[in-house]
Amino acid sequence: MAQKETNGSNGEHTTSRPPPTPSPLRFSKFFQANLRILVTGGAGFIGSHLVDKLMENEKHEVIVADNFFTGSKDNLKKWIGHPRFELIRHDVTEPLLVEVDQIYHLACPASPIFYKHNPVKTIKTNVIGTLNMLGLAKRVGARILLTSTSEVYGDPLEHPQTEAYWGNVNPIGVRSCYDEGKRVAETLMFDYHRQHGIEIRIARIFNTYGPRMNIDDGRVVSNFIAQAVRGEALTVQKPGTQTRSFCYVADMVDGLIKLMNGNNTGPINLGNPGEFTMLELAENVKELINPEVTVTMTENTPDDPRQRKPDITKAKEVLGWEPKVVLRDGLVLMEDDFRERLAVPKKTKA
Ligand SMILES: NC(=O)c1ccc[n+]([C@@H]2O[C@H](COP(=O)([O-])OP(=O)(O)OC[C@H]3O[C@@H](n4cnc5c(N)ncnc54)[C@H](O)[C@@H]3O)[C@@H](O)[C@H]2O)c1
Ligand SMILES: O=C(O)[C@H]1O[C@H](OP(=O)(O)OP(=O)(O)OC[C@H]2O[C@@H](n3ccc(=O)[nH]c3=O)[C@H](O)[C@@H]2O)[C@H](O)[C@@H](O)[C@@H]1O
Repeated sequence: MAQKETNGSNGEHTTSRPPPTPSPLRFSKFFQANLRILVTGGAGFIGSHLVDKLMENEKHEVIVADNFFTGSKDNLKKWIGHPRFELIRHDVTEPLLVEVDQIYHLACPASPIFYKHNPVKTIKTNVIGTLNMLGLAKRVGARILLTSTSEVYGDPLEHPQTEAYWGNVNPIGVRSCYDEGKRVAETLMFDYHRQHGIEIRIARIFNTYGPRMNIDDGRVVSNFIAQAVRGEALTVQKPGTQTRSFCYVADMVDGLIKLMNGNNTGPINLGNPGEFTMLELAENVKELINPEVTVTMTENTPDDPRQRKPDITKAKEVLGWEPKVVLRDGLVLMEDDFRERLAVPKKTKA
């Protein structure tokens, strides 16, 4: 059997073994040509938008596995009962037996306040959960995509970050359960790829925002919008000069689907390179949503990255992908959803 070897240490791999054989059912003349897709963490913010997009294709059958730690059935209510959709309450730290062709592996709390809440569970989710999903991919011959994170770059010493940068991560800090957990998850993905020929895809997602984020999620965009809608002060954590680059969720979902269906293993940065300080973000939210609110400085948490901006050259070249929605447009789209859920209508001008 032909065995292609891989190159260096930053991805761009070809498989060293042929992938496992898919189910014999695929070769049966009675087999329906539908693509069965598992989305772990599909009841969460990005996951539920991904499910919406996948369900638009009538050839897709979508299974969501979620333990509802940060996600909710509400995010999927329009699909419950649909013949091509199935929702399973399942914790990915336990093995899962389903027959699927593709796995989008998103399950993991993403907001720092949630992932720090039970750090041991967070690292188990990243390590054991990813092992379980890789074991499943191996058994059924499915392609698997991991939603990794820009946090693998830690507090980056290179700016903007390319995929070739190995990062600057504190291995014993309060964020490590997430950062290091995702780094191990990436390692597991590549080891299964090299050792067992599993088809893998790794997305390194940079701060993504949009409708359906939990109102009290703790992440900066959802915090500021909820605060502006409620008429509360916007809480900028010190020093306020730290930067992030914010990607609208619809752009992110397009990137994830392109990555899954393309030929490159990744890792690939997916994010919007538009970079803002937290003070600039607060000013934008104030101006667009509620000019009457004040901005207040609050204490920050340890190891908060000082700057973050994706270099998306690779995503453009390999996937033909780049984000379309600019921050100010995305914030307004999100405002409508938050106003509805908080039951605070927009004031009409007299
Ligand atoms: N949103 C971002 O800015 C961002 C950035 C980088 C990476 N990511 C990654 O994208 C993925 C989705 O993030 P999100 O923003 O939608 O977060 P989210 O918290 O809204 O969604 C995570 C989902 O995973 C589920 N989950 C958590 N632990 C689980 C477990 N042990 N078993 C089964 N389900 C479990 C949650 O209930 C939730 O539905 C995560 O893997 C996250 O690390 C997100
Ligand atoms: O994109 C990523 O890779 C990661 O980004 C986020 O982590 P983080 O950037 O720390 O996100 P936030 O909690 O939204 O914080 C962003 C910045 O806003 C600040 N912040 C947060 C909340 C707030 O009310 N005010 C405020 O100024 C924080 O100090 C931080 O500097 C996500 O929550 C992670 O899941 C994700 O993996």
